[in-house]
Amino acid sequence: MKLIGLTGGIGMGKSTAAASFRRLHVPVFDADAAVHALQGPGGRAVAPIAAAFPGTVTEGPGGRRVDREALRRAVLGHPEALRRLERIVHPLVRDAERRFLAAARRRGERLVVLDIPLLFETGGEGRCDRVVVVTAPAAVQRHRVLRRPGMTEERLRYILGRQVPDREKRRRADHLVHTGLSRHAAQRAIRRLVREIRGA
Ligand SMILES: CC(C)(COP(=O)(O)OP(=O)(O)OC[C@H]1O[C@@H](n2cnc3c(N)ncnc32)[C@H](O)[C@@H]1O)[C@@H](O)C(=O)NCCC(=O)NCCS
Ligand SMILES: Nc1ncnc2c1ncn2[C@@H]1O[C@H](COP(=O)(O)OP(=O)(O)OP(=O)(O)O)[C@@H](O)[C@H]1O
Repeated sequence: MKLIGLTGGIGMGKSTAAASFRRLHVPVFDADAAVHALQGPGGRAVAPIAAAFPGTVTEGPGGRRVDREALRRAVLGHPEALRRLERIVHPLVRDAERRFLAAARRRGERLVVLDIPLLFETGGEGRCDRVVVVTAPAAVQRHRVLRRPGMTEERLRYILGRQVPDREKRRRADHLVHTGLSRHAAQRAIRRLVREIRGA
């Protein structure tokens, strides 16, 4: 089974690219969704986060869950706190990924995608056969991200400062998908890539 790592900086178009792979019937492991599930009601990260960051867990309909806004406030601008959060969350995400891969192998899949925003930051590229980086001009990225509710210049600067820079991601990529042009061009590039890998 071949593994494609899909990554890119904030707002570069990862989720949109992941949707294109799914349309081509390639199963996608979504690391962000795994984090949400782990922090949601009944999630395995809830108890350790409650212990490490008091006041960031609330009682909800389905049980105790992480209040992500409170957690963001607790870690934003505090690198040591963010590292502590990552030490809790990342191993659990790896676990979820292993289960996804095992299930895909059992089904006899030939190709899967790992959609991981922090693929390079966590050394994940080593377990991928190919790495796809989604990219767009910095001005397009800024424009996309700043129109999201609750996003500020300061938050964006901070997040970008914690991510491997786009130009380095591009340098380390096996394939680039440009998302600053049109949706169609990006979708076509992904279709070509899947055909090539399936044929190989
Ligand atoms: C800090 C948290 C609670 C903030 O949640 P919130 O819903 O406000 O933001 P969201 O998760 O959508 O992140 C916004 C952007 O920040 C970036 N980002 C998130 N965590 C990190 C990180 N540890 N390092 C660098 N960038 C990050 C993401 O690329 C994303 O584009 C949340 O991001 C979190 O739990 N992060 C720790 C887990 C992690 O490392 N996730 C990254 C994806 S695996
Ligand atoms: N190929 C494309 N052409 C035009 N617009 C695009 C393209 N891909 C993505 N976009 C737009 O860019 C924005 C960000 O896309 P998306 O949510 O896929 O990014 P992301 O990398 O998953 O973001 P994050 O890192 O914050 O999770 C969205 O508004 C989306 O509609």
